[in-house]
Amino acid sequence: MVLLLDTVKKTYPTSEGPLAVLNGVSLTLGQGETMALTGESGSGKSTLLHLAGGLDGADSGKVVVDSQDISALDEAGRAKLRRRSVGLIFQQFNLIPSLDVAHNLGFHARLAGRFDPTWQAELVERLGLSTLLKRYPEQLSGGQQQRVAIGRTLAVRPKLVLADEPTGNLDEATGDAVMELMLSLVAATGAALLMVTHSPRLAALLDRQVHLRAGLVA
Ligand SMILES: Nc1ncnc2c1ncn2[C@@H]1O[C@H](COP(=O)(O)OP(=O)(O)OP(=O)(O)O)[C@@H](O)[C@H]1O
Repeated sequence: MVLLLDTVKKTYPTSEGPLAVLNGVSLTLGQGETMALTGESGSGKSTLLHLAGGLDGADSGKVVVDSQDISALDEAGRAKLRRRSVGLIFQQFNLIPSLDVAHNLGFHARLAGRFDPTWQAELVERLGLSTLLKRYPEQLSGGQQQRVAIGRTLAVRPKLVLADEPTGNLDEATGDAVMELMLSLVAATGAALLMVTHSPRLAALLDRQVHLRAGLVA
């Protein structure tokens, strides 16, 4: 099991009082499995993704990633787990502006002690980035930036990839091409993928679909 959420609850304090966002969410994701997470705006999709990635802690319930119980880890332990086992892909790409494409691609793998030049070269090839390696993020289109971000994430060979609307800032044709590349590379590494999307069409490309409503998944 790569990801397990068991009766996870999360409430935010707000000026109008506590806001219960997740009311006991349970789900599991095995190696190589892909799951789409849909739900209305504000239903808690990003919150769930943050908890699954150890970026935030649950109020109660259990979150297990790559066989490690996140709630039992301190911040240093969570950071280590995130570096090695979890890859995050966001709508906004989040590349490092001062680094060229080649260095952006290898950045997380180097931090995790996982840099593998052969795998990096294969990623460059499969993502069609070979002529762009010396460019900086501001010199790239959105689709090119997201291909770099996907390569940077998969260079680490994470067990779990969490993607929050990864094609949300791209036009449909570019987004479809990026999605196809992401799914084929995720499959090549055997990672599990949990992807937030508003699009039923994109959700249908994944193995399983869950919908978040009233703080619960169905
Ligand atoms: N740090 C926070 N403090 C207080 N409330 C928060 C915080 N983060 C999120 N919320 C609230 O929790 C609810 C769920 O937010 P979340 O971002 O998880 O939803 P979402 O389903 O990802 O939404 P969207 O599709 O619009 O991105 C929203 O009502 C939001 O306003």
